[in-house]
Amino acid sequence: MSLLQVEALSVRLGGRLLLKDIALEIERGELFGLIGPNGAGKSTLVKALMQLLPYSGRVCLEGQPLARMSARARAQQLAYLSQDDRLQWPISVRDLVALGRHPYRGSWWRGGLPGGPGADAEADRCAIEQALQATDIDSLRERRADELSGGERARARLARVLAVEAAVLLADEPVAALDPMHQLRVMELLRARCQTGQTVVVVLHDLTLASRFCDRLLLLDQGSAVASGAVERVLSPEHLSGVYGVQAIIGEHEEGGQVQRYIVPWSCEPSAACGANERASEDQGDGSFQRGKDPSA
Ligand SMILES: Nc1ncnc2c1ncn2[C@@H]1O[C@H](COP(=O)(O)OP(=O)(O)OP(=O)(O)O)[C@@H](O)[C@H]1O
Repeated sequence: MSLLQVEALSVRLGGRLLLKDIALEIERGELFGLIGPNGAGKSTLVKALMQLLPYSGRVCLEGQPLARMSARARAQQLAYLSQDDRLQWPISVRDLVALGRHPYRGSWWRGGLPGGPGADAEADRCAIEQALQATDIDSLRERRADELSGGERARARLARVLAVEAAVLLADEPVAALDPMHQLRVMELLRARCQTGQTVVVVLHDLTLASRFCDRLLLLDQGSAVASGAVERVLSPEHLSGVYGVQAIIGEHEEGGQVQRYIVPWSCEPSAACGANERASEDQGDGSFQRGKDPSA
């Protein structure tokens, strides 16, 4: 049985149908990417999976409808990194990350604060320290989280979500504010988490990162699933031009015996990509993309 099952999921808000009849099965240990243009419905889907929006259809975790789970059980099973990076309080980075352990504590009004009854202080400490290290913000732990740069804050918010150590991590654009090195580190981190049995659903706009790191993809457009499954099939030239409205240079890079694709959105104009890259070697015939050769080959 798949870990996460989504059946006939639709979301209607403000009189608009934002998601239409989405079906999805995500396996344990999978790094599953949600892609699509602005307004396609990616965040809406993640929020519906998190039970933060009303929806019709079913969302099950190991066969159990999430809607019937207690909020605490859900908070232990699913960790959510939202797109909204506003911070409500001027708390330290370390305290922000520690909030990720909240689902394991007793009610705070019953003494369930860090170290209080019901808390496993050692498990909390380990999870918090690991998350601080993994996101490269250990040196920022005493800083006020609301005074960090955009990328530092993004990593601190991700650390809070990692500290939950939930079975499923849903991350809405976790790398959008990050520099290239930290983008790669975060994707490698998510990949490593999957290898230890966690399941990650990640919203991405960077198609090369999606292609390189995700096991499978779902491409959304205007609330509908356009394609899902193998990365190569979903990120086809037809989808890039038809859904994103771009021409892209698609290249291949070989490393350690593995061929990986890179996708560089190049132009919004149907003909401008032709000749844009002198290394382009293969015209697909429909004028929609060119295949670039690895510059390092
Ligand atoms: N609460 C709401 N009420 C009405 N419409 C909404 C609401 N929230 C989102 N929408 C609309 O739903 C559509 C999908 O929004 P969503 O945030 O899911 O897109 P997205 O794919 O995550 O886009 P982006 O890449 O820009 O983050 C958009 O047209 C948006 O305006």
